[in-house]
Amino acid sequence: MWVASSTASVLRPTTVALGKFDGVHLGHQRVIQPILQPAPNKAGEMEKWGDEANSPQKSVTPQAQELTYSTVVTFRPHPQEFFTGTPRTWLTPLDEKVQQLRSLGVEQLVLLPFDKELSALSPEDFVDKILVQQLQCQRISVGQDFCFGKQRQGTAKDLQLLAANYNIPVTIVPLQTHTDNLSDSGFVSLPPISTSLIRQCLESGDIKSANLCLGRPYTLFGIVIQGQQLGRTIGFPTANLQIPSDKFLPRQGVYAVTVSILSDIPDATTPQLILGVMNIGNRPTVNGTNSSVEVHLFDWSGDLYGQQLAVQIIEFLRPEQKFASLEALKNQIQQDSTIARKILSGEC
Ligand SMILES: Cc1cc2nc3c(=O)[nH]c(=O)nc-3n(C[C@H](O)[C@H](O)[C@H](O)COP(=O)(O)O)c2cc1C
Ligand SMILES: Nc1ncnc2c1ncn2[C@@H]1O[C@H](COP(=O)(O)OP(=O)(O)O)[C@@H](O)[C@H]1O
Repeated sequence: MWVASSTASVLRPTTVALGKFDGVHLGHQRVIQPILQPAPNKAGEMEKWGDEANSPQKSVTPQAQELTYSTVVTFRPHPQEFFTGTPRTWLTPLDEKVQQLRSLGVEQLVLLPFDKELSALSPEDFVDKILVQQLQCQRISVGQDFCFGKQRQGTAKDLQLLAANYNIPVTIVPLQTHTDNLSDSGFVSLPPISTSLIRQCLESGDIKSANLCLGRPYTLFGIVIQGQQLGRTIGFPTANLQIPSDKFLPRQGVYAVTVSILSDIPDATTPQLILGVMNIGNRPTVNGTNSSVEVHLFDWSGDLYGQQLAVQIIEFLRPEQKFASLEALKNQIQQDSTIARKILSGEC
């Protein structure tokens, strides 16, 4: 997939899905669906992303006039970050977003630099200057709640009307609601799927709902670094993960997880899933000072330092606690592991 961080390096013409797409959740996937084309991948040569210095445009010109690049258009920085000046965390930081979009079959991601100039464009100018002139857009898809242009004045309907002046059809995708039997009391309907709903679910430890909305388990990626080397002394070695600082972390506490060791696995191979338990927290029992993310893998031994792990979060087990002794902590981790094994093997 080709990633363009300025309109100068965009591959055109395009069919465009517009939005922020943080999480690439089931609702986002519905918005992206209409721009995907059944045609074979024109962009086979540009698998590696980001190297705009070696623009691939010359070598991958669409073969026929009607061929377009399926393109997700989003903003960098996040508009909220631009206006508040406060860095934000993401459900899917850029490299995860690229990976998710690529797996959906999207050919190009355009990161429109969100600056004073772009934020001041009227809806009319956004359509004319960005979508028509710069992206040579042939078709557009947006979610029903999409807003654009100066002070978010333009609605999805406005986009449809403005784009019609250029004969560009706009699909407005209704907000998706996830209805499922999430509680013992029967069927519960959740509000429409959204990035903020998923963040709330993760913040409260409601991993099942977050994962249902995402259409996949919420996953943390990180490199294994050294900890205090105490884990091995209580029979529970834990791989401590260095997580990118812009990744949104769920509630502190203990979780049932499945883990893949990503390093050294050829791209096309599906990595083996190893069951385990994870703790996110400050480790008050050992007077920890900083927040850490650590996983213990069941029935596994070896050296993980420097390896990249993907940790899929399956269920919240309990909040972190301060124990009176390492022995008490060890007993609790034993119980956590028994419950996690049952959950992960589908026994409960
Ligand atoms: C499943 C699990 C549950 C944990 N629960 C707690 C806890 O409730 N309180 C706590 O202080 N530390 C908890 N920890 C973190 C341990 O304190 C930590 O793994 C141990 O001190 C070893 O750290 P090290 O990897 O730096 O050697 C937990 C770790 C795991 C794997
Ligand atoms: N089953 C396992 N789960 C997690 N890490 C393991 C396991 N077996 C061996 N290890 C290794 O042990 C290290 C964790 O041991 P630990 O004593 O907790 O040290 P640290 O404090 O440096 O994390 C991991 O980084 C990994 O290299």
